[in-house]
Amino acid sequence: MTEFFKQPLEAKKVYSMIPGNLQGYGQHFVVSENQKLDWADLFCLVLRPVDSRDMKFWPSHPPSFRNSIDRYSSEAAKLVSCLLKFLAMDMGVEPESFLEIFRGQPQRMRMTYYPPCRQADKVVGLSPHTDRMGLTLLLQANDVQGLQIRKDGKWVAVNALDGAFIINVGDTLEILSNGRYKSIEHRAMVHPTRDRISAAVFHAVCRDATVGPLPELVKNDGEARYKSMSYMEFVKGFFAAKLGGRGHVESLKNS
Ligand SMILES: O=C(O)CCC(=O)C(=O)O
Ligand SMILES: [Fe+2]
Repeated sequence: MTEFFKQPLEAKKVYSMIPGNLQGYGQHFVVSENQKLDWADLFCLVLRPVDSRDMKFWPSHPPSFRNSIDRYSSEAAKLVSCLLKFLAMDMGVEPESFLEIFRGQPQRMRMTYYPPCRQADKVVGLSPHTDRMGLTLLLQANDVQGLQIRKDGKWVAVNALDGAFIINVGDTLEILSNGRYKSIEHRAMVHPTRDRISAAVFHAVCRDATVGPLPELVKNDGEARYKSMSYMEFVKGFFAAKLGGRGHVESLKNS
């Protein structure tokens, strides 16, 4: 990953994002020529289901890249199904049927390279957002900190432990859990003299799933705190809303 980003721009541009496809090398949510861009380069890949991989975006350099990402993907998927099982037990729902919602373990990866910026306080590495999917495994690839979460309206720095994953709850999981778990708003800041690299692996529900509070939980809680919709409708709403922060998940709450 680090070696990929270190290459000259021309080598990376071979894998440039194509409009309408969120895979490849490029930048986050470029919606207008006048927009202030995040101080980061992204590289995104669809990893699972395995047959949905588009190998034209998978770099052939460094030579170990494809194999490393493939192994990383299957280990991440194993870890996440374990975590989902624990979450099901914690919520008191049937683990098997909960895992069924994540059938095939749809998985995407976003690698982010944040170059240093001498006026680091004037830029944002990755703008405030929540992760749209279920669970995110986030790894900070070097020892430069930069992740912040919004807690009680204030930005709090997260000091990642070396080599440990940060697990983020995304919008989908907040909704499925009927609000038991909260999708955390977060952003990334940049360092004045050092570069930073992170890798996020996002885990989504399967394409035919319903995004809505689990029926068992609605029964228990006596109310559905969020609207229910098909996963496709949910994704469309996310991109149409362009709300940023917790905007989209808040808009899906039942008042
Ligand atoms: O770089 C980070 O620490 C955050 C990355 C992130 O939030 C994301 O890729 O969604
Ligand atoms: Fe994120």
